[in-house]
Amino acid sequence: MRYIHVMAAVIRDAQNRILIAKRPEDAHQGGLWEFPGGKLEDGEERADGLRRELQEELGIRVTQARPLLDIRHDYPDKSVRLDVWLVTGFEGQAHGAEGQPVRWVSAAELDDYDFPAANAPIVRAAQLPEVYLITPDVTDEAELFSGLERARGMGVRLVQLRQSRLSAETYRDLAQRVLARFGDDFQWLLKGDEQPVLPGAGWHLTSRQLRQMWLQDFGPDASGQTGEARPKGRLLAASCHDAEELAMAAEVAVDFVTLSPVMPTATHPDAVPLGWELAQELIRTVSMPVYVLGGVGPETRARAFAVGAQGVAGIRRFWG
Ligand SMILES: Nc1nc2c([nH]c(=O)n2[C@@H]2O[C@H](COP(=O)(O)OP(=O)(O)OP(=O)(O)O)[C@@H](O)[C@H]2O)c(=O)[nH]1
Ligand SMILES: [Mg+2]
Repeated sequence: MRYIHVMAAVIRDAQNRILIAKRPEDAHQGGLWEFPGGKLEDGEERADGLRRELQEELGIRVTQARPLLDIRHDYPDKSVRLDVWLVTGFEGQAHGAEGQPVRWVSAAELDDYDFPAANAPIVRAAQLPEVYLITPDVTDEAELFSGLERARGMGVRLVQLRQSRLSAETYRDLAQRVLARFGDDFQWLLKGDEQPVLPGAGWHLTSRQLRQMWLQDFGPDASGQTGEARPKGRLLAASCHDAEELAMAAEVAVDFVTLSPVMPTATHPDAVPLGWELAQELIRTVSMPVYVLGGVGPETRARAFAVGAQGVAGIRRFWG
């Protein structure tokens, strides 16, 4: 399959707004909103292609950009590789230089616009931060609360409430108190055997739960119908460790995954680390945001971006 290599940009301004543009009615996927960009030319460097397209379409000069998400999508009539970069620095006033309507919107407002089918993971990547904090096991609640306050102060926005030593019931009660206090400060992912009922809370599946969900929906005995409708606006994530689990996560269409362990970690000393090279190869095969996990820290961010990750996830090294 020949994929048309397209450079596209999630452009973020100082107020964290994102620029979207409307595709001309007569274009491929016409009339839908898009992230500005266009086809890479033969022999052109990716960053150069991105800069050229944004100059042509918006009249801006890119000064700061990095890869965000690299996805492949098969439309009935063509296949595209959307090589999406996050642009956080540019000069000039962005405008529809080709007459197309453009609009600055908040990350949450992206949900209200119609994009081509290939764009769902791009919208997710635009909405997700660079750091995914997983809470360490703590012995008392005060420690958990003060840690979360520190995390909030450091700009953390996405948190998985993990407390591996609690019974399901104790965990649920704790989650309720934590969300009552910090519900608006973070996007929350909860653990457990069922979709959490707490308003707004997402669900982070273990790789075993992911496999079960996949078997139900796509396995040999699957009914052919996909599982219960996904509650809107709630994140679904999964822990993955290899190509097979990543493929299942893609089919189940989770919002994002963690991939681990990338480097050796103290918490899982027996697990064989993937290493950066294999992590990159694995990330390349999937079209969704991936957080690398295991032996990485906030300072490893640039490395994570370079291998195509959404960002870094972790416990201790992220816990102020
Ligand atoms: N730019 C852009 N293209 C997208 C997005 N999503 C998506 O499926 N595409 C597809 O990727 C291809 C991008 O081509 P384009 O029409 O922007 O290309 P271009 O700017 O070079 O235009 P041209 O071919 O008219 O010169 C189209 O088939 C389009 O449908 C998106 O968010 N942004
Ligand atoms: Mg274009």
